[in-house]
Amino acid sequence: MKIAVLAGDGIGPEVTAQAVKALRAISANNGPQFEMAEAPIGDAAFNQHGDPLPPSTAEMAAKADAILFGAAGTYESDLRPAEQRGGHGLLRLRKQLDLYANFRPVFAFPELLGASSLKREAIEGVDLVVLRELTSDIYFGTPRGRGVENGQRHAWNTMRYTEAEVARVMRAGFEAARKRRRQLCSVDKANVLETSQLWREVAIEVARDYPDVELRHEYVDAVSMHLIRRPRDFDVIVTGNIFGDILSDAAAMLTGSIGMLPSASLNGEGVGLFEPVHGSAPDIAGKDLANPLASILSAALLLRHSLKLEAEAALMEKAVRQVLAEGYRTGDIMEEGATRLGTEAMGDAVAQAILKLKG
Ligand SMILES: NC(=O)c1ccc[n+]([C@@H]2O[C@H](COP(=O)([O-])OP(=O)(O)OC[C@H]3O[C@@H](n4cnc5c(N)ncnc54)[C@H](O)[C@@H]3O)[C@@H](O)[C@H]2O)c1
Ligand SMILES: CC(C)[C@H](C(=O)O)[C@@H](O)C(=O)O
Ligand SMILES: [Mg+2]
Repeated sequence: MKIAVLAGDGIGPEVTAQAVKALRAISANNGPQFEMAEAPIGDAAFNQHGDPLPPSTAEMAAKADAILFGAAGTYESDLRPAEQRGGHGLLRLRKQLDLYANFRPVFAFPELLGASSLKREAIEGVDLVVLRELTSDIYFGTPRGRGVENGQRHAWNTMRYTEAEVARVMRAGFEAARKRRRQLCSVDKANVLETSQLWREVAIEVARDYPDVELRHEYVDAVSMHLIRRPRDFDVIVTGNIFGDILSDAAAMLTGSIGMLPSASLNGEGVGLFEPVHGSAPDIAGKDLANPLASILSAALLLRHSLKLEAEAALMEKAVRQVLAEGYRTGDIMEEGATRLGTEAMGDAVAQAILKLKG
């Protein structure tokens, strides 16, 4: 089983190294064996090869059984004109591999209720998934660009969806809801946007094939409030690329920290990409401060969805919960009475827990 490891920039390599450690612990003592090969992406690749997604990286990723991704980009490279930086390595990879369904599970670990800045009563029992469309929307719509008109700088992007693009991610949402609590909330801005009106029409059409799943529609601005006010009312949220990006970062706080949120980007056929929802966190990079649990939980999703190793995935998740139950915390989820660990030590603790659980 081949895993392409694309660690990227900032804390990407730090947290990915801990996920690799956890995978090695799964392999130990006659466990399943993984062939893990690293390749550059993001600023690291741009500085070395003049391209944030070198052809060799794209090819290796496409041929792998699964991709473990860290984080890409820095504040400096973010602002370089797209043509000067070769676009965004991660966005290009998602598009090339047609990874349209991005699952971002938001689970409030009972062990972490005291670490959240939100009240225990507000987040207890939260278990939802943000399913974000990942290969279309304003991220990829054309025309896009910048220019000067009447002496004024101006810039434009295009929000665009086809019915096929909406239908396939909606189906993925209904299928996911069927395996959960059978509630699907489609999130749009249909009071303003044509793309959202199409989104809602297609949601209603696809719903006819899933009479056992309850469909409701909510506006994205209201959902950003309801997610904080009544998060237990959500099971599966299906939404477009830009709305999903924003809502999932907000929802991360229901778990205690963005450092707890994993994700799986899938297309139902080929290779899947697994990455923490957070970015390269330049403010804490290189300081052994980053929480590696989002990356480790992403490796668990990789085992489950791409390699079909359910028992091993569940074991990795159990090891994470055990370490939390034993009171170990990184700084972002620290609480009174807990033991503070750095990135490496947290990775070691999870790897040890995996080995112990395997017996
Ligand atoms: N998937 C990706 O590759 C990805 C995702 C988001 C942002 N980015 C890029 O990362 C850079 C930084 O972006 P940003 O600051 O908006 O978002 P960020 O997620 O990198 O950081 C936001 C805040 O959360 C904290 N944080 C993030 N991950 C953490 C972790 N594992 N443990 C503890 N704290 C953590 C950071 O320290 C920071 O204070 C930018 O260049 C951005 O474009 C990349
Ligand atoms: C780094 C950036 C392009 C990316 C996105 O906007 O998709 C990130 O914020 C994410 O959530 O994966
Ligand atoms: Mg984001």
